[in-house]
Amino acid sequence: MLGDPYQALLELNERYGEVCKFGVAGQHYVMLFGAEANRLLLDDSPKRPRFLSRDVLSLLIPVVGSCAMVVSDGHEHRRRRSLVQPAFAYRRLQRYVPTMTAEVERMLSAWEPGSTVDAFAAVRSCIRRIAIRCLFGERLQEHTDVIGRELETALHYINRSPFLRFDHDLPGTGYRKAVAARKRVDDLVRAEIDQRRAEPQDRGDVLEALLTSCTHSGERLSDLEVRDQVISLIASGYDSSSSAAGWAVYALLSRPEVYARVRAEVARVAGDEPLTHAHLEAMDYVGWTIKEILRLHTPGVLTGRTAVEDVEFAGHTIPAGTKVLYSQYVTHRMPSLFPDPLEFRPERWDPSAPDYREPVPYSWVPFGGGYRHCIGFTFAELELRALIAELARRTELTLAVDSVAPVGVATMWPKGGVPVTVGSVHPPRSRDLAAEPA
Ligand code: HEM
Repeated sequence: MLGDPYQALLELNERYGEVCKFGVAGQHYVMLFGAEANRLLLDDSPKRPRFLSRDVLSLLIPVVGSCAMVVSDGHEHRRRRSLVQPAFAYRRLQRYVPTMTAEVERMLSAWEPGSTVDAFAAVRSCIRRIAIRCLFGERLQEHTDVIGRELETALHYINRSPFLRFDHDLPGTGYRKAVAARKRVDDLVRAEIDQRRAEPQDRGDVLEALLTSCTHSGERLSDLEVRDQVISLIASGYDSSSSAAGWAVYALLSRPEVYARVRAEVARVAGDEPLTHAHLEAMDYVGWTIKEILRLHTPGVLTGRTAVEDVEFAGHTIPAGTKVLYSQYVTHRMPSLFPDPLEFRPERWDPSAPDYREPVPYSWVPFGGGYRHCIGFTFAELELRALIAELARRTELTLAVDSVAPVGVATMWPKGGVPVTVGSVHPPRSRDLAAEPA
């Protein structure tokens, strides 16, 4: 598990089937594999859950904060989720497309022909800027790089194997550095919240939506809760999405036949017009390509819950109190669910293809499922569509390495980045970049 966690997970499934138990460093886990296992853990009742999240996901707290939705359970989770949900309303998300494309254009304008750039590092900072601008509006932009640097320190800590962590606040530890980095972001966000409370006005961003959100019974998020939601949204919003974006560049450049179809579709749908939400929605093949990227390069490798009561599964009793894990990585590679699972074939998602098979429920779970499914999935998909479309129509790139391996347990990153050689970057003909705010 410590050496190659991905292979170890596949081998556990191959050797033990749907259920196995293992222990590492004094921790015991039950691992469940397959679509039915995912259904068991994800298709839970929000009012009377059989599985809780906080205990297993508490390793995220140094970054997301203890009030974040992802580490909340029960009534607190329901309340926080219903107060955050309006910030992700479909119509609101459409407004973010110009910010997304402007940031991709900004990234591309720095790529010199003939140079080699790490596309993963570049998309990571681009996606971080998108997340911060869409969440906070323009005012915190000057702090974008500071926020990014600090969160990056904290994210690197939590992306260590849980078995190699040492969560004690002692001098020189990674834990202390992560907590201190998070504290510096807290201070910036708290100052912004104070300022907004003092001068309320509709700025149209996610922070404003969180500050004004109110349930039917008049409940609101406290300032502490707003702060933790905002920081966890930035962290989730860019860590998983940028991992997917890095893999997207790799997947397209290593599969010329797929990339050629992507480029043809982007040219047909959008030509050289500024990308709109309608263009992005109309790109079916790009959408299937993203599904395939999220299947084979799913940013989340495994997720867990703690059973709150005895649960039966596949002839076994899982006792209350057990930490139970499921793996998106393994499910997405099961031949029974995805024929020729290691083949990257966007066409498998085309409902009009002759060999199309309706996906088995809970077989494709990059965004989780059930009442805790990813609240940012539409945002993430739009962002990936915008990135792929701009890369496809503006750049000539080649991979500078033969292959890229994965690394990381909380999020699967491309190890060593995605080095690409820049052939050319065409400036947008129909858009005046100078008009974009810095
Ligand atoms: C490709 C990109 C993304 C992937 C693969 C992804 C994946 C996931 C997964 C698997 C979960 C469920 C975790 C669980 O069941 O315990 C989740 C939850 C969550 N995600 Fe994402 N995510 C992505 C992008 C985003 C973005 C862009 C945002 C926000 C801007 C976001 C915010 C959240 C939040 C707040 C939760 C917690 C939901 C809850 O507990 O009710 N994610 N995400």
